[in-house]
Amino acid sequence: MAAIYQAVYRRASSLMCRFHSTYVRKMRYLNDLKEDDSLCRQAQTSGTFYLFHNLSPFLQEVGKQYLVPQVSAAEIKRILEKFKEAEQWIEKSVLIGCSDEHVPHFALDLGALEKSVIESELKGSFTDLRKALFVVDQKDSPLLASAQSLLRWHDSHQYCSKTGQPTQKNVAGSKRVCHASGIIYYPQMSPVVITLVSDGSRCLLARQPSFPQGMYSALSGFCDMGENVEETVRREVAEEVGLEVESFQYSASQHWPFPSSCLMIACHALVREQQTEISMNSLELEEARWFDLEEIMKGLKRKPGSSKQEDGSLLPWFPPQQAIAHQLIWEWVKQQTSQLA
Ligand SMILES: NC(=O)c1ccc[n+]([C@@H]2O[C@H](COP(=O)([O-])OP(=O)(O)OC[C@H]3O[C@@H](n4cnc5c(N)ncnc54)[C@H](O)[C@@H]3O)[C@@H](O)[C@H]2O)c1
Ligand SMILES: [Mg+2]
Repeated sequence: MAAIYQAVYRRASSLMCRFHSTYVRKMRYLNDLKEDDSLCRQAQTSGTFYLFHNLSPFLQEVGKQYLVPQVSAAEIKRILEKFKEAEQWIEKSVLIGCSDEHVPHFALDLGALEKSVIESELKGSFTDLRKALFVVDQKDSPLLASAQSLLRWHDSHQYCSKTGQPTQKNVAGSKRVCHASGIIYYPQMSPVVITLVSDGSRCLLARQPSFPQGMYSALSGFCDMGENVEETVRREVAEEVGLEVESFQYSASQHWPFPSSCLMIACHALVREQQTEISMNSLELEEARWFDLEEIMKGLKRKPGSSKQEDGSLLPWFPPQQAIAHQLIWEWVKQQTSQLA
Protein backbone atom coordinates (compact mmCIF):
# COMPACT_ATOMS: atom_id res chain seq x y z
CA MET A 1 0.00 0.00 0.00
CA ALA A 2 2.79 2.38 0.98
CA ALA A 3 4.60 1.63 -2.29
CA ILE A 4 1.45 2.41 -4.33
CA TYR A 5 0.98 5.64 -2.40
CA GLN A 6 4.60 6.62 -3.05
CA ALA A 7 4.32 5.88 -6.76
CA VAL A 8 1.14 7.98 -7.01
CA TYR A 9 2.78 10.77 -5.02
CA ARG A 10 5.86 10.77 -7.27
CA ARG A 11 3.74 10.82 -10.43
CA ALA A 12 1.66 13.69 -9.06
CA SER A 13 4.69 15.71 -8.02
CA SER A 14 6.41 15.11 -11.36
CA LEU A 15 3.30 16.41 -13.17
CA MET A 16 3.17 19.48 -10.92
CA CYS A 17 6.88 20.03 -11.38
CA ARG A 18 6.56 20.47 -15.15
CA PHE A 19 5.31 23.97 -14.46
CA HIS A 20 8.24 24.87 -12.23
CA SER A 21 11.68 26.28 -12.98
CA THR A 22 14.79 24.05 -12.92
CA TYR A 23 15.73 25.53 -9.56
CA VAL A 24 12.35 24.91 -7.96
CA ARG A 25 12.26 21.35 -9.26
CA LYS A 26 15.74 20.71 -7.95
CA MET A 27 14.92 22.02 -4.47
CA ARG A 28 11.68 20.01 -4.36
CA TYR A 29 13.57 16.88 -5.41
CA LEU A 30 16.22 17.38 -2.71
CA ASN A 31 13.50 17.89 -0.14
CA ASP A 32 11.79 14.66 -1.26
CA LEU A 33 15.10 12.82 -0.84
CA LYS A 34 15.43 14.14 2.71
CA GLU A 35 11.90 13.11 3.62
CA ASP A 36 11.70 9.75 1.88
CA ASP A 37 14.25 7.13 2.99
CA SER A 38 13.46 4.61 0.26
CA LEU A 39 13.66 7.23 -2.49
CA CYS A 40 17.01 8.37 -1.12
CA ARG A 41 18.35 4.82 -0.80
CA GLN A 42 17.47 4.28 -4.43
CA ALA A 43 19.15 7.60 -5.32
CA GLN A 44 22.38 6.41 -3.70
CA THR A 45 22.70 3.75 -6.40
CA SER A 46 22.75 6.34 -9.21
CA GLY A 47 24.37 9.25 -7.38
CA THR A 48 27.91 10.57 -7.28
CA PHE A 49 30.08 10.69 -4.18
CA TYR A 50 32.53 13.20 -2.76
CA LEU A 51 34.98 11.28 -0.61
CA PHE A 52 36.52 12.30 2.70
CA HIS A 53 38.92 10.57 5.07
CA ASN A 54 38.69 11.73 8.67
CA LEU A 55 37.05 14.91 7.34
CA SER A 56 39.77 15.62 4.74
CA PRO A 57 38.35 15.82 1.19
CA PHE A 58 39.71 13.74 -1.68
CA LEU A 59 41.39 15.83 -4.41
CA GLN A 60 43.17 15.02 -7.65
CA GLU A 61 46.11 17.11 -8.80
CA VAL A 62 46.00 17.60 -12.58
CA GLY A 63 48.79 19.86 -13.79
CA LYS A 64 48.58 22.96 -11.62
CA GLN A 65 44.92 22.39 -10.78
CA TYR A 66 43.30 20.59 -7.88
CA LEU A 67 40.07 18.86 -8.90
CA VAL A 68 37.31 17.57 -6.63
CA PRO A 69 36.28 14.31 -8.29
CA GLN A 70 32.74 13.01 -8.16
CA VAL A 71 33.06 9.26 -7.84
CA SER A 72 30.25 7.11 -9.25
CA ALA A 73 28.32 4.65 -7.08
CA ALA A 74 29.72 1.77 -9.16
CA GLU A 75 33.29 2.97 -8.60
CA ILE A 76 32.68 3.33 -4.86
CA LYS A 77 31.28 -0.17 -4.75
CA ARG A 78 34.32 -1.52 -6.58
CA ILE A 79 36.69 0.10 -4.09
CA LEU A 80 34.65 -0.86 -1.05
CA GLU A 81 34.58 -4.47 -2.16
CA LYS A 82 38.32 -4.50 -1.48
CA PHE A 83 37.38 -3.99 2.13
CA LYS A 84 34.45 -6.45 2.00
CA GLU A 85 32.10 -3.97 3.65
CA ALA A 86 30.47 -2.32 0.66
CA GLU A 87 26.81 -2.01 1.70
CA GLN A 88 27.55 -0.86 5.24
CA TRP A 89 29.70 2.03 4.03
CA ILE A 90 27.28 3.46 1.45
CA GLU A 91 24.77 3.77 4.34
CA LYS A 92 27.08 6.30 5.99
CA SER A 93 26.83 8.79 3.12
CA VAL A 94 24.98 12.09 3.46
CA LEU A 95 23.11 14.01 0.80
CA ILE A 96 24.76 17.33 -0.10
CA GLY A 97 23.01 18.42 -3.31
CA CYS A 98 22.11 17.41 -6.85
CA SER A 99 22.72 18.47 -10.44
CA ASP A 100 20.10 20.29 -12.54
CA GLU A 101 19.39 16.88 -14.07
CA HIS A 102 18.65 15.47 -10.59
CA VAL A 103 21.79 13.39 -10.23
CA PRO A 104 22.14 13.35 -6.43
CA HIS A 105 25.48 14.16 -4.78
CA PHE A 106 26.55 12.51 -1.54
CA ALA A 107 29.50 12.95 0.79
CA LEU A 108 31.06 9.88 2.34
CA ASP A 109 33.79 9.69 4.97
CA LEU A 110 35.88 6.53 4.67
CA GLY A 111 37.92 7.40 7.76
CA ALA A 112 38.18 3.89 9.17
CA LEU A 113 39.54 2.42 5.92
CA GLU A 114 43.18 2.38 4.82
CA LYS A 115 43.78 5.79 3.24
CA SER A 116 46.64 4.76 0.91
CA VAL A 117 44.56 2.01 -0.74
CA ILE A 118 41.81 4.47 -1.71
CA GLU A 119 44.34 7.11 -2.78
CA SER A 120 46.18 4.78 -5.11
CA GLU A 121 42.96 3.29 -6.55
CA LEU A 122 41.54 6.75 -7.34
CA LYS A 123 44.84 8.52 -8.06
CA GLY A 124 44.59 11.46 -5.73
CA SER A 125 44.99 12.36 -2.09
CA PHE A 126 42.97 13.28 0.96
CA THR A 127 43.87 16.88 1.72
CA ASP A 128 43.35 18.93 4.87
CA LEU A 129 40.30 21.18 4.39
CA ARG A 130 42.26 24.28 5.43
CA LYS A 131 44.41 23.75 2.34
CA ALA A 132 41.75 22.24 0.06
CA LEU A 133 39.35 25.20 0.30
CA PHE A 134 41.98 27.57 -1.04
CA VAL A 135 43.39 25.48 -3.90
CA VAL A 136 40.24 24.09 -5.56
CA ASP A 137 38.10 25.98 -8.06
CA GLN A 138 36.12 28.63 -6.19
CA LYS A 139 32.80 27.05 -7.12
CA ASP A 140 33.81 23.84 -5.30
CA SER A 141 34.87 25.46 -1.98
CA PRO A 142 31.34 25.99 -0.54
CA LEU A 143 30.44 22.41 -1.39
CA LEU A 144 33.49 20.97 0.37
CA ALA A 145 32.87 23.24 3.37
CA SER A 146 29.23 22.27 3.82
CA ALA A 147 29.88 18.57 3.14
CA GLN A 148 32.60 18.47 5.80
CA SER A 149 30.38 20.32 8.30
CA LEU A 150 27.56 17.81 7.82
CA LEU A 151 29.92 14.83 8.13
CA ARG A 152 31.45 16.36 11.26
CA TRP A 153 28.00 16.91 12.78
CA HIS A 154 27.06 13.24 12.24
CA ASP A 155 30.36 12.07 13.65
CA SER A 156 29.84 14.05 16.87
CA HIS A 157 26.13 13.24 17.31
CA GLN A 158 26.29 9.45 17.44
CA TYR A 159 24.59 9.37 20.86
CA CYS A 160 21.54 11.00 22.37
CA SER A 161 22.57 13.63 24.92
CA LYS A 162 19.54 12.79 27.07
CA THR A 163 19.49 8.96 27.11
CA GLY A 164 23.05 8.13 26.05
CA GLN A 165 21.59 5.67 23.50
CA PRO A 166 22.92 5.53 19.91
CA THR A 167 21.12 7.83 17.45
CA GLN A 168 20.23 6.72 13.91
CA LYS A 169 20.57 8.94 10.86
CA ASN A 170 17.89 9.04 8.17
CA VAL A 171 19.20 7.93 4.77
CA ALA A 172 19.84 11.49 3.50
CA GLY A 173 21.56 12.49 6.74
CA SER A 174 19.31 15.51 7.29
CA LYS A 175 18.56 14.38 10.87
CA ARG A 176 19.32 11.78 13.55
CA VAL A 177 16.78 10.14 15.81
CA CYS A 178 17.06 8.61 19.28
CA HIS A 179 14.49 5.81 19.22
CA ALA A 180 14.59 5.47 23.02
CA SER A 181 13.46 9.05 23.70
CA GLY A 182 11.99 10.03 20.32
CA ILE A 183 14.26 13.10 20.21
CA ILE A 184 15.12 14.24 16.68
CA TYR A 185 18.45 16.00 16.23
CA TYR A 186 18.96 18.33 13.27
CA PRO A 187 22.36 19.54 11.97
CA GLN A 188 23.35 22.73 13.74
CA MET A 189 25.50 25.74 12.96
CA SER A 190 26.65 28.64 15.10
CA PRO A 191 25.80 32.13 13.89
CA VAL A 192 28.85 34.42 13.81
CA VAL A 193 28.89 38.10 12.97
CA ILE A 194 31.86 39.49 11.05
CA THR A 195 32.03 43.28 10.97
CA LEU A 196 34.16 45.70 9.04
CA VAL A 197 34.23 48.84 11.16
CA SER A 198 34.81 52.17 9.42
CA ASP A 199 35.09 55.73 10.68
CA GLY A 200 34.17 57.10 7.27
CA SER A 201 37.68 57.28 5.79
CA ARG A 202 39.53 54.38 7.44
CA CYS A 203 38.65 50.80 8.28
CA LEU A 204 39.59 48.75 11.30
CA LEU A 205 41.29 45.38 10.95
CA ALA A 206 42.68 43.14 13.65
CA ARG A 207 44.85 40.10 14.28
CA GLN A 208 43.96 37.15 16.46
CA PRO A 209 47.00 35.26 17.81
CA SER A 210 45.95 32.19 15.78
CA PHE A 211 45.99 34.04 12.42
CA PRO A 212 48.78 33.31 9.94
CA GLN A 213 51.63 35.80 10.27
CA GLY A 214 50.92 39.20 8.77
CA MET A 215 47.20 38.55 8.15
CA TYR A 216 44.62 41.06 9.36
CA SER A 217 40.87 40.57 9.18
CA ALA A 218 37.56 42.15 10.17
CA LEU A 219 36.26 41.70 13.73
CA SER A 220 34.29 38.53 14.34
CA GLY A 221 32.31 37.00 17.16
CA PHE A 222 29.76 34.29 17.95
CA CYS A 223 26.18 35.40 18.59
CA ASP A 224 25.11 34.94 22.20
CA MET A 225 21.87 33.12 22.97
CA GLY A 226 18.93 35.46 22.42
CA GLU A 227 20.87 38.16 20.57
CA ASN A 228 19.91 39.55 17.20
CA VAL A 229 22.56 40.39 14.60
CA GLU A 230 22.60 44.09 15.45
CA GLU A 231 23.14 43.38 19.15
CA THR A 232 26.02 41.01 18.38
CA VAL A 233 27.69 43.58 16.11
CA ARG A 234 27.43 46.28 18.79
CA ARG A 235 28.62 43.97 21.61
CA GLU A 236 31.54 42.43 19.71
CA VAL A 237 32.87 45.81 18.54
CA ALA A 238 32.57 47.16 22.10
CA GLU A 239 34.19 44.04 23.63
CA GLU A 240 37.06 43.67 21.19
CA VAL A 241 38.08 47.27 20.39
CA GLY A 242 36.11 49.43 22.85
CA LEU A 243 34.16 51.39 20.21
CA GLU A 244 30.46 52.18 19.90
CA VAL A 245 28.74 51.33 16.63
CA GLU A 246 26.55 54.14 15.36
CA SER A 247 24.99 52.39 12.38
CA PHE A 248 25.43 49.09 10.60
CA GLN A 249 24.47 47.52 7.31
CA TYR A 250 24.13 43.84 6.40
CA SER A 251 26.28 42.80 3.44
CA ALA A 252 26.17 39.03 2.83
CA SER A 253 26.55 35.67 4.52
CA GLN A 254 28.65 32.57 4.12
CA HIS A 255 28.92 29.11 5.59
CA TRP A 256 32.32 28.66 7.24
CA PRO A 257 33.47 25.23 8.43
CA PHE A 258 36.05 26.39 11.03
CA PRO A 259 36.20 25.60 13.92
CA SER A 260 32.93 23.85 13.05
CA SER A 261 29.90 24.97 11.05
CA CYS A 262 29.53 28.71 11.42
CA LEU A 263 27.04 30.87 9.58
CA MET A 264 29.10 34.01 8.98
CA ILE A 265 26.89 37.11 8.79
CA ALA A 266 28.92 39.91 7.27
CA CYS A 267 28.18 43.56 8.08
CA HIS A 268 29.63 47.04 7.68
CA ALA A 269 29.54 49.24 10.77
CA LEU A 270 30.18 52.93 11.18
CA VAL A 271 31.59 54.52 14.33
CA ARG A 272 31.63 58.25 15.07
CA GLU A 273 34.57 60.13 13.55
CA GLN A 274 35.20 61.79 16.93
CA GLN A 275 35.35 58.51 18.86
CA THR A 276 37.89 56.34 17.12
CA GLU A 277 40.45 55.58 19.79
CA ILE A 278 40.92 51.83 19.95
CA SER A 279 40.98 50.11 23.32
CA MET A 280 41.91 46.57 22.36
CA ASN A 281 40.91 43.48 24.33
CA SER A 282 44.26 41.70 24.46
CA LEU A 283 42.70 38.43 25.60
CA GLU A 284 41.16 38.03 22.14
CA LEU A 285 43.32 40.13 19.84
CA GLU A 286 47.03 40.71 19.45
CA GLU A 287 46.66 43.83 17.32
CA ALA A 288 43.88 46.10 16.06
CA ARG A 289 44.40 49.25 14.04
CA TRP A 290 42.99 51.62 11.46
CA PHE A 291 43.97 51.29 7.81
CA ASP A 292 43.57 54.02 5.19
CA LEU A 293 42.54 53.34 1.61
CA GLU A 294 46.09 53.29 0.26
CA GLU A 295 47.26 50.71 2.80
CA ILE A 296 44.23 48.55 2.07
CA MET A 297 44.83 48.69 -1.69
CA LYS A 298 48.46 47.64 -1.20
CA GLY A 299 47.49 44.88 1.25
CA LEU A 300 44.93 43.45 -1.17
CA LYS A 301 47.68 42.95 -3.77
CA ARG A 302 49.91 41.00 -1.35
CA LYS A 303 49.93 37.25 -1.03
CA PRO A 304 50.91 35.44 2.20
CA GLY A 305 54.41 34.60 0.89
CA SER A 306 55.05 38.05 -0.55
CA SER A 307 54.51 40.04 2.63
CA LYS A 308 57.95 39.45 4.23
CA GLN A 309 60.40 42.34 4.07
CA GLU A 310 64.19 42.10 3.96
CA ASP A 311 64.50 42.88 7.69
CA GLY A 312 62.11 39.96 8.44
CA SER A 313 59.11 42.13 9.32
CA LEU A 314 55.80 41.43 7.66
CA LEU A 315 53.62 43.77 5.66
CA PRO A 316 49.88 43.35 6.22
CA TRP A 317 47.85 41.09 3.94
CA PHE A 318 44.17 40.22 4.04
CA PRO A 319 42.04 37.05 3.86
CA PRO A 320 41.76 35.38 0.43
CA GLN A 321 38.70 35.54 -1.84
CA GLN A 322 37.09 32.44 -0.34
CA ALA A 323 36.63 34.22 3.02
CA ILE A 324 33.77 36.67 3.37
CA ALA A 325 36.11 39.14 5.10
CA HIS A 326 37.71 39.64 1.67
CA GLN A 327 34.37 40.68 0.20
CA LEU A 328 33.74 43.15 3.04
CA ILE A 329 37.13 44.80 2.45
CA TRP A 330 36.47 45.08 -1.30
CA GLU A 331 33.03 46.60 -0.70
CA TRP A 332 34.60 49.18 1.59
CA VAL A 333 37.22 50.01 -1.10
CA LYS A 334 34.47 50.44 -3.72
CA GLN A 335 32.47 52.66 -1.42
CA GLN A 336 35.56 54.80 -0.64
CA THR A 337 36.62 55.14 -4.27
CA SER A 338 33.07 56.07 -5.34
CA GLN A 339 33.13 58.81 -2.69
CA LEU A 340 36.42 60.13 -4.08
CA ALA A 341 35.20 60.10 -7.70
N1 LIG B 1 35.26 33.59 6.81
C1 LIG B 1 35.87 34.66 7.32
O1 LIG B 1 36.15 35.62 6.60
C2 LIG B 1 36.18 34.71 8.79
C3 LIG B 1 36.90 35.78 9.31
C4 LIG B 1 37.10 35.88 10.68
C5 LIG B 1 36.63 34.86 11.53
N2 LIG B 1 35.98 33.79 11.00
C6 LIG B 1 35.47 32.72 11.86
O2 LIG B 1 34.61 33.26 12.85
C7 LIG B 1 34.67 32.46 14.01
C8 LIG B 1 34.36 33.26 15.26
O3 LIG B 1 35.22 34.37 15.41
P1 LIG B 1 35.98 34.66 16.79
O4 LIG B 1 36.94 33.52 17.08
O5 LIG B 1 36.53 36.03 16.66
O6 LIG B 1 34.77 34.61 17.86
P2 LIG B 1 34.65 35.33 19.32
O7 LIG B 1 35.19 36.71 19.24
O8 LIG B 1 33.25 35.13 19.77
O9 LIG B 1 35.65 34.55 20.26
C9 LIG B 1 35.81 33.15 20.26
C10 LIG B 1 35.51 32.61 21.65
O10 LIG B 1 34.10 32.67 21.85
C11 LIG B 1 33.65 31.57 22.63
N3 LIG B 1 32.49 30.98 21.95
C12 LIG B 1 31.21 31.38 22.14
N4 LIG B 1 30.35 30.66 21.40
C13 LIG B 1 31.08 29.76 20.72
C14 LIG B 1 30.77 28.73 19.77
N5 LIG B 1 29.51 28.48 19.37
N6 LIG B 1 31.79 28.01 19.22
C15 LIG B 1 33.07 28.24 19.59
N7 LIG B 1 33.43 29.22 20.49
C16 LIG B 1 32.45 29.96 21.04
C17 LIG B 1 34.89 30.68 22.84
O11 LIG B 1 35.38 30.95 24.12
C18 LIG B 1 35.88 31.16 21.80
O12 LIG B 1 37.22 31.04 22.22
C19 LIG B 1 36.08 31.85 13.99
O13 LIG B 1 35.98 30.53 14.35
C20 LIG B 1 36.59 32.03 12.58
O14 LIG B 1 36.87 30.79 11.97
C21 LIG B 1 35.75 33.70 9.66
MG1 LIG C 1 36.44 37.71 17.88
